[in-house]
Amino acid sequence: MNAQPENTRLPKVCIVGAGCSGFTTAKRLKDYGIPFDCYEMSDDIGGNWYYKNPNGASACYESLHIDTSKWRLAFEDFPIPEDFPDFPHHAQLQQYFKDYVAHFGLRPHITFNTEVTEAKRTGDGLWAVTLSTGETKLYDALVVANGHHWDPRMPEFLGAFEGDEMHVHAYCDPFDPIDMRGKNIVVVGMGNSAMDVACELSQKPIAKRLMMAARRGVYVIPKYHKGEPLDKASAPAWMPLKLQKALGRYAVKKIIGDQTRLGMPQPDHRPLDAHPTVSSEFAIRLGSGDIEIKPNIEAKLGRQVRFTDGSVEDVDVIIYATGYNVSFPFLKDEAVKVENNHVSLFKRMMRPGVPNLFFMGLAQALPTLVNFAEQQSKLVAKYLAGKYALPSEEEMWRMTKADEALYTGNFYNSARHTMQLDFPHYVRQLMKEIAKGEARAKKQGGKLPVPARAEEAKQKAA
Ligand SMILES: NC(=O)C1=CN([C@@H]2O[C@H](COP(=O)(O)OP(=O)(O)OC[C@H]3O[C@@H](n4cnc5c(N)ncnc54)[C@H](OP(=O)(O)O)[C@@H]3O)[C@@H](O)[C@H]2O)C=CC1
Repeated sequence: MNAQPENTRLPKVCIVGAGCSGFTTAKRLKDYGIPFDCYEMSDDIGGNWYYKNPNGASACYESLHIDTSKWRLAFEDFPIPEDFPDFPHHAQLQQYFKDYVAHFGLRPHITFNTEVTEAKRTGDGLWAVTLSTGETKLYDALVVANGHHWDPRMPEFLGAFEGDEMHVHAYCDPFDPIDMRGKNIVVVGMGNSAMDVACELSQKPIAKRLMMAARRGVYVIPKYHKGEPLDKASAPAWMPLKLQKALGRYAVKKIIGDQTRLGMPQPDHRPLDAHPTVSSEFAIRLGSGDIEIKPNIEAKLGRQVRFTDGSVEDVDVIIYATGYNVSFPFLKDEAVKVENNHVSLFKRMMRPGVPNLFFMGLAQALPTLVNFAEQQSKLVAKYLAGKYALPSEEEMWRMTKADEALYTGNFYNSARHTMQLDFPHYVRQLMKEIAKGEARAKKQGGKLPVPARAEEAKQKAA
């Protein structure tokens, strides 16, 4: 679709954040001629994928390669460079993002070095958005795209530690922010951050000892199978999710075999009942004796750590790869509360009863988040342009609960499993919902669900 000229009859939108969820939404709004401003607290786009992002929110480390293959993360309307490797480095992804933003002329719409410090609804339902410049601006709709891998979740263990402690969010490389050479290191967690960092630091020239504290075993899935990226072999989206998972479980078990031989505790769940941990290197490091698996930390004892099996080890550094909190520090709205790292949202975007607020990329979409909001934004743009009408509030809640049960129901209880979803299945359902909503909108004569009032209100106030 070619970008339409801005249509001032359409609502004016504020987008918070210019990471991949923010700028793909921006592109979609531009296609529909929907006026918008995008605010980014950093000096450039890219969010999490901008290494050493001066906004302090990126969790990127120097050696980070995405664990989703390039075929699965490519934008629908902007091809990924053919010469990219299967699993691009963060710098390549960031370049791909910059090329996308340049190609679609989005940069002039983004105000850099400007943080949204507060967003609240006015008495008449507009959004009053306050910026770090001190200015407050009125918008008809708000798009929250601030990401959810930036606010480190720190576990609490008994006792005190006298060595170095850090969340993996601060990790850059084996020498920054801490020189890890010759150190006894404990990495807490069994997710993808823990795998990448433990494999890197466990190499003989770096750590003296590398222990991973696992409160449960996980299935570590390799990136490749039979010479091809494993994620290329996904089930078709039309297949019922239950059947997809059953086949996936069988495949995972067959491909990875018995990891307990290498020292991994037997997982207390089935394959695919946890957010997938992906690493081809882990089995080598574990099998080579470079990584030792411990149970969880029980207590910190000065320069030692006691684990739940009673073993006590000398430790210099603890790295917490324990995940992230979902938070929107700027959003002041009674209707949206994060409880247990979770917010229920229609199609993981809208709070029923709040017609002009959208959360983009607020999901653990499998296999990736990179091109997820590009799909979600199809509903948002059509809705704001009056071409899609929502179902009733009651129906929105019913669908939301059904989706949550479908997508997260099989995942074990953990703060990291509150918003899992299967990307291809979700998109197929989303397109069906958009088609239904288009029919509803036609019946309603294309009435704008979010009228353009902000500009007029601004002029009145001036
Ligand atoms: N290469 C890549 O593309 C990478 C992608 N990522 C992605 O970034 C996101 C965040 O990943 P990550 O940073 O690994 O975080 P996750 O939330 O995925 O994993 C956190 C890990 O810490 C464990 N944990 C949490 N609290 C405690 C505790 N109190 N004691 C012991 N263990 C605890 C969790 O265990 P439990 O399961 O029991 O809750 C889990 O193993 C994911 O979507 C991931 O896929 C991350 C790194 C690299």
